[in-house]
Amino acid sequence: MVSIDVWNASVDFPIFDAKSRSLKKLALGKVGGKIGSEGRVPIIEALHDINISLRHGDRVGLVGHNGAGKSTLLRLLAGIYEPTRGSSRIQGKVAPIFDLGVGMDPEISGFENIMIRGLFLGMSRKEMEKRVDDIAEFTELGDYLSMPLRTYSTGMRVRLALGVVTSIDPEILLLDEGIGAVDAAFLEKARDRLNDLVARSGILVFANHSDDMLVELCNTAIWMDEGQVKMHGSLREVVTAYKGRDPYEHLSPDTLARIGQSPVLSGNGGE
Ligand SMILES: Nc1ncnc2c1ncn2[C@@H]1O[C@H](COP(=O)(O)OP(=O)(O)OP(=O)(O)O)[C@@H](O)[C@H]1O
Repeated sequence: MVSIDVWNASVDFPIFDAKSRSLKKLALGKVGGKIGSEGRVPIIEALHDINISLRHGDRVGLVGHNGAGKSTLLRLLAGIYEPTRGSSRIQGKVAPIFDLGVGMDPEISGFENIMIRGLFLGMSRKEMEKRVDDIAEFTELGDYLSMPLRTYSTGMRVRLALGVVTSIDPEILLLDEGIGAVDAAFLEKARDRLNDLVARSGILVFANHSDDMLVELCNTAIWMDEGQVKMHGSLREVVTAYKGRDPYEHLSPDTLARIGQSPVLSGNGGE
């Protein structure tokens, strides 16, 4: 059974080399978690008293301002960070996709990188061998797949990474914003694969701000603010509260078509 449970969890980062002058400046800022300096070492409270319970089928969009704690929460859910206080229980195979390029080796070929990245994301060698042709076709990299990765352009690396990432079978899929920053034209091509990937996943948590991506992939949302869960509810409710406008009123015609809604239903006229 796939599940995520987090009870009263906090994550602190003690900063041993903070300079007192810049610290004052930071404390006045609006962005980022709270900085406490009661002790001798300043502490950034990246997450504070988080309670979350997710089950199979939950597709959660994570929104919030810079420094609100989205990436830290994803790392807590991935088991990369342990809670400083409180506890968490994550049941299921986690695929953390925080940076498309991570785990890629510039000195080995595209084909070898496909295998390595797949293993890193929890797949077996046999499973990856079955998928490699499909990934190769999707990337359109042809003979380049036999060349070392260092000979690739940035866009070519993204194609390779996206091909692998969308081929896996995760029980818990954790996506940080990077995936939305991919070149729009290529993302269009990857969209069906991304949708299929999410459909295959037990639980999705996706940090993203694009109305289109959130509406297409998520059904609920969590709004993080200063390291706390400010709101957890339906996607529409939370994004409307966070952005001050209904995400369904700002969807592209393509997204509306894909989610099977006419512009009239989305509430923005259309006559
Ligand atoms: N490794 C770290 N060491 C110290 N502080 C950190 C570390 N990682 C994050 N923080 C702090 O924790 C807080 C939350 O950061 P986090 O990266 O989780 O925010 P975010 O919501 O993902 O922000 P953004 O949208 O800008 O990526 C911030 O105040 C940040 O300064």
